[in-house]
This record gives sequence, structure tokens and C-alpha cells, in this order.
Amino acid sequence: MTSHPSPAATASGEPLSAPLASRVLVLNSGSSSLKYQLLDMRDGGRLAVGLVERIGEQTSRLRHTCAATGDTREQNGPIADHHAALKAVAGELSRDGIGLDSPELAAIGHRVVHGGKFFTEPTLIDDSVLTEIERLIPVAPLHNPANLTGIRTARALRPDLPQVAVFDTAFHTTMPEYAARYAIDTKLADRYRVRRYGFHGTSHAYVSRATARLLGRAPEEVNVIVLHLGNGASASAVRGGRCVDTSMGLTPLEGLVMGTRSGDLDPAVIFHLRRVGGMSMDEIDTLLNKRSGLFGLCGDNDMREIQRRIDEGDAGARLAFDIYVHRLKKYIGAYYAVLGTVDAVAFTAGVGENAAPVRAAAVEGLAGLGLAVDPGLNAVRGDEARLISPPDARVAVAVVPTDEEWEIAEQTYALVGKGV
Ligand SMILES: Nc1ncnc2c1ncn2[C@@H]1O[C@H](COP(=O)(O)OP(=O)(O)O)[C@@H](O)[C@H]1O
Ligand SMILES: CC(=O)OP(=O)(O)O
Ligand SMILES: [Mg+2]
Repeated sequence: MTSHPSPAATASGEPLSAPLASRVLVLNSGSSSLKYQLLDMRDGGRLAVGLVERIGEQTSRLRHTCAATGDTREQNGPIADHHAALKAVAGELSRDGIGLDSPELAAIGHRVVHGGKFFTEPTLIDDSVLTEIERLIPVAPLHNPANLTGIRTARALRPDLPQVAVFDTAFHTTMPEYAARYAIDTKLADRYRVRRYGFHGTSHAYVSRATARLLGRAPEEVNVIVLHLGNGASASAVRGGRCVDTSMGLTPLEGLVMGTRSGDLDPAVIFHLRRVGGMSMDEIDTLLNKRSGLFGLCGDNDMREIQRRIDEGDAGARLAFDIYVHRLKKYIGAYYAVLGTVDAVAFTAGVGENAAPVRAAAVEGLAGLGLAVDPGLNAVRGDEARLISPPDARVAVAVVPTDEEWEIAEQTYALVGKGV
């Protein structure tokens, strides 16, 4: 587990006036998972990290690691929902003597996926904030309900503690109107708040800054294309530390090909499936969000499995890979044009950090844009940010591990430190 470079400073470099307690628990609730970390903000150390997977299924699994002892424990068996998941996590933390009842705990930071236009900053959670997050469920149906359950459970466990929401959408609120608006009737768009919000912003913010650091430059000085390739996947164009475009839209469905989401398609596909295919709107919603992307194309949503099948000569897996990479390449080209000059392209999240063949294929043939990958450097595995482009390349290509939990902890602690 790595420590972070400036634990006692906020994102803007301001020193913190440290409150007495120094620990922050971060909860990152996904549609069927809960990732968490307990961090000490005085030295940037991680006290515990863990993951609950397959929530709601019979085969749920909790994997918890305590940093002090190095022990990893696993619980296997059904965990019904995010409420039960967080209770189980609280139990594991208590076993290590770092439970939620600890006076050392300063705050709990929550990832909240959709904050609409309203939330541009980390926000102290009260009842009215919860109501607004609830109102946004229709535009983040896979994510906001899980985020809300995590918040409600944490509040019930520690009603006295500040709870902070850090929104995926916040980093993207700097997008200019011409990037954020769809070309539809303006009045209708305003009435129904239809615009491009973008997601994974905490990761795009963290990775774009970490990329600048890797280049030895200030974030304000560099233009970066960030490719966040996890289960959900998104690209962003970051100019001088501010997001100017991103691939996800009103919901996390637009843009890149994902594990189970289609990404971009002609909206008329929906009318066609409704009118000619006789599918209901709910069925089409489920199809595009949960049964499309890599999974829809070849029956697997995990890039490891797809690579294994390609190695065995499977044509379906090969085509799914090629479609995934083709979309990625189109976004690299688009954001190159949006930015004008590009200092770095950064790959991050599960696929971006681990799948060397995806990185190689995504920049293949882009030498004319100054983009290339050195095969030897690309094959190196590791947890640290690193360059994978040849030393003389015009544009740096980098692998930059994301750390949404750290970023959320830092923003949470900065807010609590201000005494808000
Ligand atoms: N070694 C690997 N090689 C290729 N892909 C990987 C590897 N490890 C993880 N992945 C991919 O990363 C995905 C998960 O990424 P992650 O960023 O953890 O997603 P999320 O946070 O959205 O759940 C997996 O579905 C898998 O496809
Ligand atoms: C917004 C989003 O797609 O998040 P995730 O990748 O965690 O599903
Ligand atoms: Mg993720």
C-alpha cells in the first residue's frame, strides 16, 4: 500500500488546520459492490482497505485488509444489500480495533455518482442534500440508490459525525456550454435538466494531477487526455487542470464501450427496438445498461477473460476487443482536436492499468499525432505511475493508477478541517 505525497495539504496546496481526529472512512458504493478505505490524514497512511462484491447475490464476498497487521480476511456468503454490507464492514473494522465508534474518526466521505448541476463541490450531508441526491436517481439508477443506502447506514451508525458527499459530476462542471449541451430544444432541455454531466470526475481529477506530477510539471501547465477504463469507462479532455469535455453524458451510458453498457449509439436504435422489436422502455434500458458493451458483444464483461479467449483464437472475443479499442481511439482523436495540443494520454482504472494489449491497440497507428507505446515499457507491471511511451515521443503516454478513495478522503478532510 502506497502513501501519498502531500498528506497534510488540500488539493489546492493549502495547509490544513488539522482537527483533533485525523481519520477518514471512505465509502465507494457501486451498483453491486462497496469499496472502502480507512485513512489517516496526518501521515497519508491506509489503516484498512476492503471490498464487498456481488452484493444481493448468494455468492457475496467481503475481503478486508488491516494495514497494521497485514492480515487479510474473507467472508463468503449472501450479503443482501448495501446496508448489510456496511454493517459487515463495520464489524471487520471493530475486530481490528479501528471501528466506527473510534474517537479518532473525523468524518465519513461518500462517493456520490450523480450530483446534477447543483453540486460542484464536496458537500456536508444533511437531509436536504439527501433529498436532492434522491431526486437524481432517474439519471443514475444503477448508482445513486446504492450511494444513498451507504450514507443512511453510516449516518445511523455515527449520527454525530460529519458525512461528506464527493460527487463524480463535480469535476466536469467546468465544461463549456457547447460541450455540455445536446443539440435538442433548449427549453425542453432546461425544463428536464437534460445535459451532459460526465462521471468518474474524482478519478479524472486525481489522474490528471498525478499525470502532471509524473511529467514534473504543474497541472495548470499541461493538457491531458484521461482514459478511465473500469467496468464503467469514460474519457476526458483536461486543459490546465480543468475538464473541457468528457464522454459520459446525462447518465453514465454515453461514450466508450464498457463492461455491460453500450456507450454511444444512434438514439434511433431505441425507437427501432421499441417499434419494430416490441421491447418495453424498461427492457431497452436494461439491455443498454446491463446486457450490452463487451458482455453483449461476446458474453464476457471482464477484459481478462476476453484476452484469454483471444489467445485461444476466439473470433467473437476478438471482435468485441476491436470494437472496444476502435471507440477508444475515436475519443483519443476527438479530444486531441478539442485540446489542440496534448502533453499526455493517461490510462487508468482496472483495464487501463492492467491491460497492456488495450493500451497498445488504442494508440496504434497514431504516430502522426506523436503518440506511440514502447512495447517493453508497456509490458512492465506495477502500482506506480509510469511512462510507457518511447523517451523521444512528442506526447507522453502513461499508466497512472487512480485512487478515488484517497481523493475523496482528501476532499472530505479539507472540508471538515475548514469547520464547515
Ligand atoms: N489484469 C487485468 N487485465 C485485464 N483487465 C483487468 C485486469 N484486472 C482487472 N481488469 C479489468 O478491470 C475491470 C474492473 O475495473 P475497476 O476499475 O475495478 O472497475 P469498477 O471500479 O468500475 O468496478 C474488470 O472488469 C476487468 O475487466
Ligand atoms: C459512473 C460509473 O460508471 O461508475 P462505475 O464505473 O463505478 O460503474
Ligand atoms: Mg470504478
